[in-house]
Amino acid sequence: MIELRGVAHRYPGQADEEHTFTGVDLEIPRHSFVAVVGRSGCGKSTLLNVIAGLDAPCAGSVSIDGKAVCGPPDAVSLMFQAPTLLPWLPVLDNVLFPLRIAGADLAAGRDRALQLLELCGIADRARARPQQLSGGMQQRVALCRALVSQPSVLLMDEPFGALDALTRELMGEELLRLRERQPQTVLMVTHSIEEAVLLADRVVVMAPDPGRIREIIDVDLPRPRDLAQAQPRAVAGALRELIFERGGSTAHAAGQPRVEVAYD
Ligand SMILES: Nc1ncnc2c1ncn2[C@@H]1O[C@H](COP(=O)(O)OP(=O)(O)OP(=O)(O)O)[C@@H](O)[C@H]1O
Repeated sequence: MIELRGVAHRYPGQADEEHTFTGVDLEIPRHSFVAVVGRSGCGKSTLLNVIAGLDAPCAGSVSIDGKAVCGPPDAVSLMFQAPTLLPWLPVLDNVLFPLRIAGADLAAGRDRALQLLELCGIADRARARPQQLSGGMQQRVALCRALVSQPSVLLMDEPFGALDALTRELMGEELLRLRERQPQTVLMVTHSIEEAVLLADRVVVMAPDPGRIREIIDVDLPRPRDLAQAQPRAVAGALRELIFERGGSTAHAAGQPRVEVAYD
């Protein structure tokens, strides 16, 4: 479980009373899929970086499976909007790169990497260079690379944000399929309310000025979900209201879901 207690963050140059976000209490249960949404600048990416140990909070505590985060933890993989593949390496070697850096067993990793590429439908591109692939294919490679070390936590910052709508939807479905084989805890920052509703078990809504958690919504709906259906649409509508602050609610403080969506 990922646990945040009273977490606040300030960038250098911000005054003492200013914060990127403040008072963040959050519990992310093991193997759950949590999406973070909110208006631009409310601190979503910074929050993800703090959980990843890439940035330090100015107050509060962050722990993963009971261990305080004070640097990038081993069991965590990251994925960003840009695939950031190494152009001089073939696809398979890009996927294997984290294992090579960690000095891990490459023979076993190779089988796993090929299996992941197979599951993502790009095994036939294992020998290609990244620049020979489409944007969607490159992001699939980045997803395989993020999963090859079998992380228990996957932190994703707008991972499919640069893709066209159709590819984005397919990538989401692929991610859910991969998780059935290899379950991990996922925290995904997304600008897409629809993506959050289709993928997540729980959605954290952040608000700006100062950044804070406004609400947490549990999405207790079976998968696959379809936004043409009433229940997912109701959740998307509730999220939209919260993001644009039409509900008149204040900061969330308990770290647990508070909003119940009426599904019928
Ligand atoms: N390196 C930095 N130094 C100073 N301020 C920063 C830095 N990075 C981000 N900020 C500020 O911190 C705030 C939160 O930024 P962050 O990128 O976390 O927000 P976000 O919710 O992810 O935004 P977006 O949805 O636009 O990606 C913004 O006001 C931003 O200008």
